[in-house]
Amino acid sequence: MGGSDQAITTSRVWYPVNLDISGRLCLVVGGGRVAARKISALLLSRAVVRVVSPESCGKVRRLAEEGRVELIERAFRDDDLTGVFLVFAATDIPAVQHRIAEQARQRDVLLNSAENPGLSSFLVPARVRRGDLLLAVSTGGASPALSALLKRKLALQFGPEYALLVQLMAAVRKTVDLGGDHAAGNRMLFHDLLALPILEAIRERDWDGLRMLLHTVLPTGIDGDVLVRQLVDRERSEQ
Ligand SMILES: C[C@@]1(CC(=O)O)c2cc3[nH]c(cc4nc(cc5[nH]c(cc(n2)[C@H]1CCC(=O)O)[C@@](C)(CC(=O)O)[C@@H]5CCC(=O)O)C(CC(=O)O)=C4CCC(=O)O)c(CCC(=O)O)c3CC(=O)O
Ligand SMILES: NC(=O)C1=CN([C@@H]2O[C@H](COP(=O)(O)OP(=O)(O)OC[C@H]3O[C@@H](n4cnc5c(N)ncnc54)[C@H](O)[C@@H]3O)[C@@H](O)[C@H]2O)C=CC1
Repeated sequence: MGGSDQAITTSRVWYPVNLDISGRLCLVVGGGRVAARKISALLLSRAVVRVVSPESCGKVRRLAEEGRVELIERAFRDDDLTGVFLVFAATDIPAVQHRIAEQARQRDVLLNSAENPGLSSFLVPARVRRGDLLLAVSTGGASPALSALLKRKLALQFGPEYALLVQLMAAVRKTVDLGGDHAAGNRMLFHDLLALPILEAIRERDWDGLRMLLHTVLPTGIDGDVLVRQLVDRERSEQ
């Protein structure tokens, strides 16, 4: 947390990515409150989670009892990094954090260091999820509290209707020919669709209104009624 580390992080230009970590081994070192938050997010993305920590909070112990994470109850050892895709250093001991960072660098394992963004090769943004829509906020480590505040604002602004909007757009996209000669026409179609008050119709559950809106822009050959029925079915199945 020293001043020089802060200066390093704010001068870095972080490159954002969405990682597929399903089935990948992710190591979390430490078993406290911060580790528990990182573990929950890893499990949501279906990672294989291994925790190394001599002591752990109730939440981490419960996840281990349920078989959702593997818990190794001892201090970190260098060879814990063998075969690891991502490592999260979430101990409260700076010397251990530095040791993990040094070993991760030697082995080219990507590292998130909870107490020192200067050591991290990646940071975890604050997230809002609406189905396949992911809104992520980062301050490059400058102010996690600000990221969390902006996330709460975004969550109010972008409600659950966006999950259905993304689903609808994806369904239209699946029915058109992508690429090649069609690219320009498709771009126009998607823009035309998004210019319509579709969100309002979804928010009000006005399915007839939505059908009519779709008919105004969808080319013949794409059945708007079928798309709306899929949307309603999915919404009902999720209730
Ligand atoms: C660099 C980074 C590394 C990383 O963890 O990836 C990091 C580092 C540190 N966090 C600290 C503190 C807090 N972090 C939170 C919360 C979150 N922290 C998250 C990410 C990040 N935190 C990365 C940069 C993100 C960015 O770029 O903006 C979020 C967004 C994502 C997540 O963890 O899932 C999650 C939002 C949860 C949500 O969605 O609501 C809270 C609030 C709370 O706990 O309620 C506090 C207390 C308030 C405060 O201090 O601001 C400290 C000081 C520790 C100390 O003082 O001892 C450090 C170390 C340092 O800065 O040196
Ligand atoms: N990145 C973030 O979002 C945040 C980071 N922090 C920082 O993250 C760190 C962890 O915070 P908390 O979870 O609240 O701490 P905590 O004290 O609850 O947990 C620390 C954990 O580290 C484990 N540990 C200690 N030595 C170890 C070793 N040699 N090998 C493996 N595990 C070891 C302990 O058993 C304990 O489970 C702190 O440095 C804190 O300042 C705090 C808040 C948010």
